[in-house]
Amino acid sequence: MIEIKQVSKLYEGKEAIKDVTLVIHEGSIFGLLGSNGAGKTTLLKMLSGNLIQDCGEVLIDQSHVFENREVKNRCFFLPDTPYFLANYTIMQMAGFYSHIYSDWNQERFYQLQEVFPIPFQNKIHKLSKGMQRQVAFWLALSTMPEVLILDEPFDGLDPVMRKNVKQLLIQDVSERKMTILISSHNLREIEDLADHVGILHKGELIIQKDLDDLKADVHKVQIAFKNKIPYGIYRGVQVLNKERRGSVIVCIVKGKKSEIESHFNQFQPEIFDMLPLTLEEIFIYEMGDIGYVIQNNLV
Ligand SMILES: Nc1ncnc2c1ncn2[C@@H]1O[C@H](COP(=O)(O)OP(=O)(O)OP(=O)(O)O)[C@@H](O)[C@H]1O
Repeated sequence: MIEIKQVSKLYEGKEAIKDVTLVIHEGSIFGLLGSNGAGKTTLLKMLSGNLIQDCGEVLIDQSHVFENREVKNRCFFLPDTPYFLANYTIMQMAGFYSHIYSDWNQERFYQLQEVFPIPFQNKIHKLSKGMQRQVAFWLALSTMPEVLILDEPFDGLDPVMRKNVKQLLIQDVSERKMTILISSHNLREIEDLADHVGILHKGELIIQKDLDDLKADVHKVQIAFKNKIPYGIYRGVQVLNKERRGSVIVCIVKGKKSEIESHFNQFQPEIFDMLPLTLEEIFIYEMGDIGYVIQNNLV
């Protein structure tokens, strides 16, 4: 289990992470979302034991993470720019990791070549960006980590390879209860994978929720009336956004489905529909709710 307890981190006196508390259970896939500069990479670096927090505790299975070799042996951090030793081939890099990670699985390393069809003897720095990303996943999964920390992991992978990698990740979570913390701006990928999500904004964790609960909490409502829009239809419900498309009003409403339904139905609309939102839409509206507004004239 990952526990981040009241953690803060300052860079040059400025708080990049502010009093963040978060628990991620074993076998869970936690998607970390946030605007640029929100503090996601900083949080991942602290969790992987590469950066020390200024306040609070970062624990994996109740052990402090920073510079703890035993804990780091069970975790793998794949940064947004994968790091390899200069001039190394894939096989040499595998040899290096096999000495560092006690659970390194050579058999799996060979098996995974079916998914990542790149010759072992290739020098990694001569591979394309996407192929280097494949090698990073190949090596990461061969270390058999208990905790996998991924920062923008799908950058550069083609759609087929994305699907293959996602399948491998899900397989490791279901078969051996690997825990994943994944940060990405690609919300569709997070939506496919994560069971829990958190939104960081200006260093603060403003939301952390089960993804299904989050989706159950925000709804898109389409509503139209025969005559004039009745007075007070928005009173008593939390409307995050509304716009008119011809005679139809489309609004994003926060709250319980049944309560929203009964609220609008009392005005006897001619058309009333409630549609599910994508994670991307939820993110945009939740961020709008706290003042991170989309400039309509820019999109
Ligand atoms: N080494 C550093 N020295 C000083 N400030 C830093 C350093 N690293 C990050 N910061 C600052 O900390 C804040 C959080 O940065 P971080 O890289 O964690 O954000 P992020 O959420 O990963 O952003 P992005 O989505 O753009 O990658 C930013 O304001 C950034 O400028």
